[in-house]
Amino acid sequence: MSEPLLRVENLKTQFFTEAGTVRAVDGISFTVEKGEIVGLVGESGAGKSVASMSLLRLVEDPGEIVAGEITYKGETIFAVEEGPDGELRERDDVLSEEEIRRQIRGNEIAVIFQDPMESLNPVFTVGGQLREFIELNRDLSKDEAREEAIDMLREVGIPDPEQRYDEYPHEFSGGMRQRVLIAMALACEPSLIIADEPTTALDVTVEGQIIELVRDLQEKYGTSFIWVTHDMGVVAEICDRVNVMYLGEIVEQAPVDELFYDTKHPYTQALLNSMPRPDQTAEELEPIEGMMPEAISPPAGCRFHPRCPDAREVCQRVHPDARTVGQAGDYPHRAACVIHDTFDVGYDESVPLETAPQAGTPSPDDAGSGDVPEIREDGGDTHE
Ligand SMILES: Nc1ncnc2c1ncn2[C@@H]1O[C@H](COP(=O)(O)OP(=O)(O)OP(=O)(O)O)[C@@H](O)[C@H]1O
Ligand code: NI
Repeated sequence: MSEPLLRVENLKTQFFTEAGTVRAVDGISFTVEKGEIVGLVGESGAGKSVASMSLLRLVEDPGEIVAGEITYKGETIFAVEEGPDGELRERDDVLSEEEIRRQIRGNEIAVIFQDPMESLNPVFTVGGQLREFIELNRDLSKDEAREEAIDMLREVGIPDPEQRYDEYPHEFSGGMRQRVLIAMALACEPSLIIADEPTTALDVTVEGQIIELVRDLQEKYGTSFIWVTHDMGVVAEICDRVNVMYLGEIVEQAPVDELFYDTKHPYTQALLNSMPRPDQTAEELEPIEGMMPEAISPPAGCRFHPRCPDAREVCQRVHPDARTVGQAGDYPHRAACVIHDTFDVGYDESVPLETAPQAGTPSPDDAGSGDVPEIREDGGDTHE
């Protein structure tokens, strides 16, 4: 395969707070090909937004990208190397702040956030803001930019764009405002749009409409997307390939159908089980046990083990990096779980941990560490 549009390798972003170092993004690797919609999915606090912002080098204080490499169209957005004194330093080919601002942000990689009101100024008309943005970024006259702005509003499905051009953001519904942001993101014809939970605040019907719009636009313009969401339903609707994040790591990575039908990580499975489905009643939903711990003190071993129904003693000790556990067309299916044979760390022989106590059975306070449960060799436990 040729070089992907975006390549992220072993990216680490940390926040240096008084309480300690928050390992918000802790060594993630993924690619985005031209014209693809790639999902970043996981619960709140997984590191999805920090990862997204890192791609544009927009990490806020006290955060910093501390390791890894980000390349976009052959340009280096971030990279470090070891200097002569053994210290890590920025590599020479890294784009300057000025270059990132002028060439990359908005023009090449645009962002759409969850809350359009944060991106739209309430005191200016919607059309005026879009026009000004186009004027500034595309070297068009005021009149040309106005025409273009109206065209863009029409393109994203705003009815009567000439009239709505002169309205203020508060006169638009949430869905319509999100359409305006999509128009703004598309205005500079970027190759990549990062959409951070753009439909989360919308009701399901409007969400569906926005997703349909994005799919149409994506087909028409061939724009690539990174789609950030906690919702597996949205992932199923829109993504080509998916990265499942847990506590700063990508625990599973696969094309979308493969991820759904041949799930390789218990966390992904838990996310899928907790997803409402039309054939289920509310009682049949299985919310994921427990809460995701703080990224400041992640559990030892596999970070998901305290909540994992398949956890065994070995999971407390071995921290699995994602490995190839299958193949889906051109792409490897990667998972970070020692349940798979490639890890060969003695999962099968290891003692199961009681992480999810059954109703009715008394739950020991310190499940799994005090009383050593009996070893059960249930050979059929291959998890496929
Ligand atoms: N400015 C900051 N200072 C300190 N810690 C931060 C800061 N921003 C984010 N974090 C921490 O980084 C981790 C990842 O946060 P992030 O916002 O990327 O999660 P997320 O997956 O986008 O969650 P959500 O679905 O809630 O948006 C969290 O533990 C968060 O508390
Ligand atoms: Ni977020």
